[in-house]
Amino acid sequence: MTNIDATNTDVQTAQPQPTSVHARIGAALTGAAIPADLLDLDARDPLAHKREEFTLPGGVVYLDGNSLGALPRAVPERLQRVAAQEWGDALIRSWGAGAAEGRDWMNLPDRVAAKIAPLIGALPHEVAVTDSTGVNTFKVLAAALKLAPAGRRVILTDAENFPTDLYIAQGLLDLLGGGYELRRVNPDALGEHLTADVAALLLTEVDYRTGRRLDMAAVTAQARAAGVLTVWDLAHSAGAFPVDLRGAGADFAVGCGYKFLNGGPGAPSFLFVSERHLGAMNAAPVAISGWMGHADPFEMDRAFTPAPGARRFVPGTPMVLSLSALDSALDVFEGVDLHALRAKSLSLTDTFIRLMEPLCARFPLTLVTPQEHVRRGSQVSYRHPQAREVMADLIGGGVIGDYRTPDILRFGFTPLYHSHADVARAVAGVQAALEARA
Ligand SMILES: Cc1ncc(COP(=O)(O)O)c(C=O)c1O
Ligand SMILES: Nc1ccccc1C(=O)C[C@H](N)C(=O)O
Repeated sequence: MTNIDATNTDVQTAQPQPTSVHARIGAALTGAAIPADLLDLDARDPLAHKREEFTLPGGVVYLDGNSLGALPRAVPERLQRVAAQEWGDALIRSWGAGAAEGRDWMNLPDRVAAKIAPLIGALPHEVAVTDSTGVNTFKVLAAALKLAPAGRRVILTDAENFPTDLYIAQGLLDLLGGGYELRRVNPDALGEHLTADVAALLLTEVDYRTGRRLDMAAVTAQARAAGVLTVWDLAHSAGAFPVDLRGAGADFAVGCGYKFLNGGPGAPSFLFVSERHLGAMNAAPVAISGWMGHADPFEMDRAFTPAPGARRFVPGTPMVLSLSALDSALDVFEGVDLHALRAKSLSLTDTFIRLMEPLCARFPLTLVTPQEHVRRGSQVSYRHPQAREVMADLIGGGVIGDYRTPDILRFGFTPLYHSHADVARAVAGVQAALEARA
């Protein structure tokens, strides 16, 4: 139920009189008094049992599932089976063996896509799982530009978007040459920028630094009314709260497999293409068309015929090991009510913000995450002039969050494995870190 209970006593016994900053933080975590109202919230938490489905180290509160999700307990066994049996024993036969029972490697990307689809409000054939998020961003942006009328050659994006989104978009436009432009604007003032030369709008729903969430439905409607195709980066959304791409009328999306989907380091990314575009896209191959996205790869046809759905975006041989880990990790979401997930995420971040308030009064901490629920993802961030050093202290002491340039302390909350008691412990750790530094 909590991250650190059973195994953190060594910190206390070894350091009865904390002497270093790390030990002081560790002792604060272990000794934190958990307020009764938080214990009560945890006792009534409908997702509390999910914590048992993860392996987390003792002595830490892990607040970085928005960078690398924790390890689901079932994954190592699955990887062992894939390596020893499917690879070691069955060898090449595994590509096709067990197709009827859904165990063949060839269709593994599609089975994983079908598990991600309900988390993002998509149909299974609208989702593909392959490559990195950046590469998928390239492919869907290229598809969007191909669908847009010839006069529309601008990709509009958030000036402060995650760097890879900016780099990838610029790289694609450089390749296309004359007349194409990446226009970086403030996403809170989009209206004036949705002009007749804009082909696509590339936005990240939840900002990686501030945790600010955009109104996907409203922005998508605004873009559609202006004839602009939308490409949503769901890196910090998928698996953190329900996403409704179809409900919003989104055109394309991408997202990471290793953050809130817990697929492990380097897990394949997903992409979404609305089924209303699949027909129009049949006429031309996607930008990176490989044989695994062909309608019939082993026909070895010299001409490319796209697979019927989003599978056409899987260019090459499926990454079986990492796909298997992600496939197993996604089983954690079975039976999870995504609205309960969102409610718990908000309760955790609300609690964190409330418990941090006295520290904001005492130390140079400034909350940068919106307080308004509809504008918040599943993380809380503060500015601090020594954010880099403070986070290094925190990580050393067992509160694992992130430092982000230039001055951001970032704390990610994963409602599947965090409790409100974890929140109280984390704040006790932050308090110890700031007091030690002061
Ligand atoms: C918003 C966002 N987009 C894209 C990425 C990068 O994804 P990848 O490294 O899989 O290309 C990240 C994090 O790494 C991210 O936070
Ligand atoms: N893929 C990584 C590899 C190494 C270290 C961090 C990452 C992240 O994902 C960072 C994340 N995008 C972030 O918003 O901070």
